[in-house]
Amino acid sequence: MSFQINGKVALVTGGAGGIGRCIVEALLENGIKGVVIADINEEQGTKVVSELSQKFNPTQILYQKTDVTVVESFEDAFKAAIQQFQHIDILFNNAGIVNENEWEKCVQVNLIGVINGMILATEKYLKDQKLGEEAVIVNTSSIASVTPELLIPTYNATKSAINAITRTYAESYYYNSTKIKVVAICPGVTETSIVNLAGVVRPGPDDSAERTLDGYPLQSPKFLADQVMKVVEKAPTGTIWIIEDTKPAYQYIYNDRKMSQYKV
Ligand SMILES: NC(=O)C1=CN([C@@H]2O[C@H](COP(=O)(O)OP(=O)(O)OC[C@H]3O[C@@H](n4cnc5c(N)ncnc54)[C@H](O)[C@@H]3O)[C@@H](O)[C@H]2O)C=CC1
Ligand SMILES: CCCCCC(=O)/C=C/C=C\C=C\C=C\[C@@H](O)[C@@H](O)CCCC(=O)O
Repeated sequence: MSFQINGKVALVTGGAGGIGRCIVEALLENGIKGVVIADINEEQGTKVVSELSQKFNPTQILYQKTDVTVVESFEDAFKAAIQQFQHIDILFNNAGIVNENEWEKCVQVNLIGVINGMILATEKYLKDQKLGEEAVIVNTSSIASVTPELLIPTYNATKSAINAITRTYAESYYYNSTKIKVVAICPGVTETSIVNLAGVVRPGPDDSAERTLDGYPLQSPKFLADQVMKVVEKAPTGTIWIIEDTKPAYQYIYNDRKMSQYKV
């Protein structure tokens, strides 16, 4: 069954940044009724609303200053969505940072922020305040969740954990009562401010690790967001989608552990 974006309401965390902003714009192009940009950066959030208001109906776009690490602040974003647009159907748990030198902050934003969103959505807001039969959660993971990148171990760990939480909440035990489809996207390196790595990676034990992202294919956040719309509409619950190198999204398949051959 395909999910219809048209006429629905979405909340995008980190919606003022590179990927989040492009997701907001793609949603508006796909007929979303209303979208809440839930981002900690007020200056950028206000600017994005003003820019998108040149192209789309301003009444469809709301900025709500939000810190995803603070559950009350995150909940206020859901409340703002209901107050302005009457229902809430899609959550993009997208806010994330790279910061290996303040790694606790990386865990706070990338993991605790996503857990806050999952609990608020599955226990209350998307569960009870959706318009149609089904709601959708899209968690922004990374290719680093399945291929560990050197010098960003904590980031890799938070993104692997996002895949785990996605697969858990997709289980029929949850779905049967929530009717929320839960999926994750794993972008490859995408042209946003996050790939400016100065000062946020660990030094590493020596200089043999690649020190630049030059070897990685770079894709635009607009291309990524257009692929994400297809994932929202078509992907089955519990699936994980890699989107890299400006190629169509493809599903990452986890092995069944019982198929493993090697013994100690
Ligand atoms: N750009 C890339 O190459 C890739 C990015 N990602 C993931 O995509 C997501 C979006 O990142 P980008 O757009 O690339 O970065 P970005 O830095 O352009 O945008 C991130 C946004 O999150 C917001 N934010 C940060 N902390 C927050 C908090 N506590 N509460 C609410 N908002 C907060 C920022 O203000 C910013 O607007 C992240 O989860 C990132 O890990 C995943 C794979 C590749
Ligand atoms: C290569 C990462 C793919 C995952 C994309 C993602 O989610 C976000 C990436 C943001 C930064 C990733 C950086 C990884 C870098 C290391 O592998 C390292 O080699 C780069 C070191 C750069 C430096 O020392 O300045």
